[in-house]
Amino acid sequence: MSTEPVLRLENLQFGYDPKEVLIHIEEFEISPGESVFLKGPSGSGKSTLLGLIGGVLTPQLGELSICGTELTNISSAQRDKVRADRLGIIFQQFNLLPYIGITQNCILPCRFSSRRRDRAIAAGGSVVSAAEMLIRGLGLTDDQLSRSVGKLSVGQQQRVAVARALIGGPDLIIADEPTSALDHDNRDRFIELLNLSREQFGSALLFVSHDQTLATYFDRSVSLTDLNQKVPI
Ligand SMILES: Nc1ncnc2c1ncn2[C@@H]1O[C@H](COP(=O)(O)OP(=O)(O)OP(=O)(O)O)[C@@H](O)[C@H]1O
Repeated sequence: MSTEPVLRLENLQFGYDPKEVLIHIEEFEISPGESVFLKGPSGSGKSTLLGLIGGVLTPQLGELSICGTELTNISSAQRDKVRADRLGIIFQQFNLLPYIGITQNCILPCRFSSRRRDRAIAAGGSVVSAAEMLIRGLGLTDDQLSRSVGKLSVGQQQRVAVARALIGGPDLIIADEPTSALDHDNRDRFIELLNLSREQFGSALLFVSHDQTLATYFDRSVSLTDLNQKVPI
């Protein structure tokens, strides 16, 4: 396995108003396979940082590398490809598409990344079999698998969201408060399941939450308030 960081930020600066810095991170790295808990109070910029890593937002200054590829000086098509190949994303509201089936939701990343498609086929024989193996492995029954997304419980939708993030073994999974709608027991079970599944693929994890009690589930805990220097651009 490569020892190159799966994520490296250097002098990264961003503000929604370019004159007002919200995020300024001098240096931050995640190693292959490492799980990192990113905490910070509401409004501190956690989702904004995930938006910068995930490509929804663009930094005004600094460097952002994913698996050794510096993203700020390549084309947007190349950036999209690196992210599709290397990142698995779990959104707070899961963002499952209601008009396609559960397996089809799970295989979406393979439509955008030939690397992940090839890796899924290597793991399961076909992308559909790989998706079904993952979803079953995460505890959904065949009956649940054939339902529409709208007929799944929140916990079952979460499992599909995890399967979608894991398919094709991305190098880094980023998760934005995916447990906020869950009670205590389900929340703990969900994180254990996520950790167990991503360890099988060797995927690193950046998990964001304001709930500090979750920190014990991760290799390392980082406070965005400590990390963020917020000095003017
Ligand atoms: N699209 C936007 N335009 C302008 N300001 C924004 C935008 N999105 C977020 N902000 C502001 O940026 C700051 C950081 O927001 P962000 O959502 O990143 O915080 P957070 O730490 O994820 O919060 P929470 O824990 O409540 O989800 C907040 O002050 C917020 O109001």
